[in-house]
Amino acid sequence: MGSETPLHLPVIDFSNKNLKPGDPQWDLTKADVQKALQDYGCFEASFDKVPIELRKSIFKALEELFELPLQTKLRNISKKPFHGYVGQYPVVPLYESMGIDDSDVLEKVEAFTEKLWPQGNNNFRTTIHTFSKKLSELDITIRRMIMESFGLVKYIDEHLQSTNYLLRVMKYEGPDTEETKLGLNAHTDKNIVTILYQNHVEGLEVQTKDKKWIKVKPSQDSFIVMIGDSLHALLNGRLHSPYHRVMMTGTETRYSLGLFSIPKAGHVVGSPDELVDEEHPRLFKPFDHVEFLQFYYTEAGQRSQSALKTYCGM
Ligand SMILES: O=C(O)CCC(=O)C(=O)O
Ligand SMILES: [Fe+2]
Repeated sequence: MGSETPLHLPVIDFSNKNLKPGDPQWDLTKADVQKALQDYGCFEASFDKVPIELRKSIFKALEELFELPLQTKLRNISKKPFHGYVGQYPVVPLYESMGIDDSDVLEKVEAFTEKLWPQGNNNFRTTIHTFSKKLSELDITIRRMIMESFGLVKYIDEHLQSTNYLLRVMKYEGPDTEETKLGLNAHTDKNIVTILYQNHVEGLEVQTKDKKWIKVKPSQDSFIVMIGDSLHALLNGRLHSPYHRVMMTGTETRYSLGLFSIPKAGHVVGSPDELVDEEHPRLFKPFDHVEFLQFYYTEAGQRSQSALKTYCGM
């Protein structure tokens, strides 16, 4: 005891590479992605497309956003659960977050910005949009690789068109004690793929299949890529969707962002027949993601160990 090497996530390099489907480098990276996602459901991606100036602008934009009066922040509403403002009350006092639907579409970011700053805020709009675009490129590369890995090339375009992006921006206050406090409850993501980015304050922990918590320590140009329950279902359980949580210590404020690829309402998430055979019986009934999310936020959904299994397990 005491001499165990700390657990860490696999690191996969997406920097300085002009990755193109069919190139040898693409295939090597694809194999690493598949292995990491089978083993951990998560990896750290080194990705150099967010230059230091953009990193600075992103975290400045987040500070500015969360400093707005509560009344203003409450204008961030959405029909979909957990897509709008979530306040510091009552469950997790350190946490506050907001959601920007379709953050890769300039007009949508513009509309979000105008709601909060009726006089306009070009800096905020451009920063959020540019950042989302860059991250969506990484998301698309990774999802292409995943679909290829499982022999689903013919479904790639249809799959990529079946989702929208949500950018969630998060603020976690330091608890100001030596103790570690819960910043965000342990959960699995419900979407397809999540890409997380954070300021210099750590706190994210990802659970391994044998229930050990890995403390994630990303660098300035690394992004945490994670599988959500919808992709787990789409691939008939081939990839793991890991539990994760945020634990906070100290006095510093943690800011993080997550780009979530999410199945569109009305799109049925179901595993193609190619992934179903005697060895891999169908695990989940096809479902609508928005309806699944609504179930997740009911009492029964919150109580179940796996909302996905309870909702549509076979
Ligand atoms: O803040 C983080 O790093 C994690 C956030 C998260 O897990 C989520 O929003 O689903
Ligand atoms: Fe999450």
